[in-house]
Amino acid sequence: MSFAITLRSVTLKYGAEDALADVDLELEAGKIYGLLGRNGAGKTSLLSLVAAFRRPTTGEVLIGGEPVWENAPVVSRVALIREGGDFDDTETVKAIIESGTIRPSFDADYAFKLAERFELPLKKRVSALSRGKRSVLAAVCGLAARAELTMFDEVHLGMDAPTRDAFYKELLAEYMERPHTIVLSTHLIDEVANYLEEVVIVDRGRILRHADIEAFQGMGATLTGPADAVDALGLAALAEQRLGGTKSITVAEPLDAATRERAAAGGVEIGPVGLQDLFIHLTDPNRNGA
Ligand SMILES: Nc1ncnc2c1ncn2[C@@H]1O[C@H](COP(=O)(O)OP(=O)(O)OP(=O)(O)O)[C@@H](O)[C@H]1O
Repeated sequence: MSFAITLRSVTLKYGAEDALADVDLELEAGKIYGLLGRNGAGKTSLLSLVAAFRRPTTGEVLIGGEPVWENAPVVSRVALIREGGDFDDTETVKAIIESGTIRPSFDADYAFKLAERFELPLKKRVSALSRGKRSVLAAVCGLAARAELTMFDEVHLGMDAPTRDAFYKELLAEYMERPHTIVLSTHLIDEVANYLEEVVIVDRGRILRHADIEAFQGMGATLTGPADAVDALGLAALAEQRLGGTKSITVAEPLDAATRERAAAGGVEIGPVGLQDLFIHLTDPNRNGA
């Protein structure tokens, strides 16, 4: 079966509050998705519904066209890895990895190989792990789950930059070998942008944007060159940086041909917009029409 994700008119309430309100979303199987949103936007709530950790208040959550709630054959092939990993803290790393085999697709050999690569101390109890190593253990269990749909919810929090880099590369290698559906919920946007095919932005319980990464990058640009020439273009900058006589600005609008020509004539180079700058702009609560 396909592990496409469908949400139809989904609302999730916690008491009187809507964590998600009337959400419609279609994610095709076999792609790598980035799920972005500000704190409290509803990312964890959305992933919890897809993994059937929670039931929607109203609406439907489907995987491969089948309702996911109380659907063990589907849920057994879905992995949601949350920050901290939801482990029993009294267990050792080795015991946690071995307990992964409850899941039929879990590859313990691969998990132990990853544990060695990421220098996880097998004999230590989870309670004695540093925050970063605990995140690594969660990531290792997520990779080795060999699920058809794998969702990482801020799992990289606590990992240092080289470890995050190694994790992303391992995730990509695993995806290339065994294409499946991957959702990465993250605040480290620019860091993962190169790995994503599509991006979903959740904002205040709604889907604000869903598009492929090129479409996002085409929504703006970065212009770098002599400060006078950049200023002369008269563009509204979301962000700017200055180093000596050189200025770099980020804009959240596609550039027309005339602007591109003027930029080139003034020695201004045009590059893709940073996803993080665009995200900050799109989710700015003061922005009209956001
Ligand atoms: N168990 C809960 N009980 C009550 N309200 C909750 C619960 N879990 C989440 N919420 C509320 O639902 C909304 C969405 O929260 P959610 O955790 O899904 O956001 P998030 O995008 O994952 O945030 P973050 O980036 O801060 O982790 C927030 O307003 C949050 O306070």
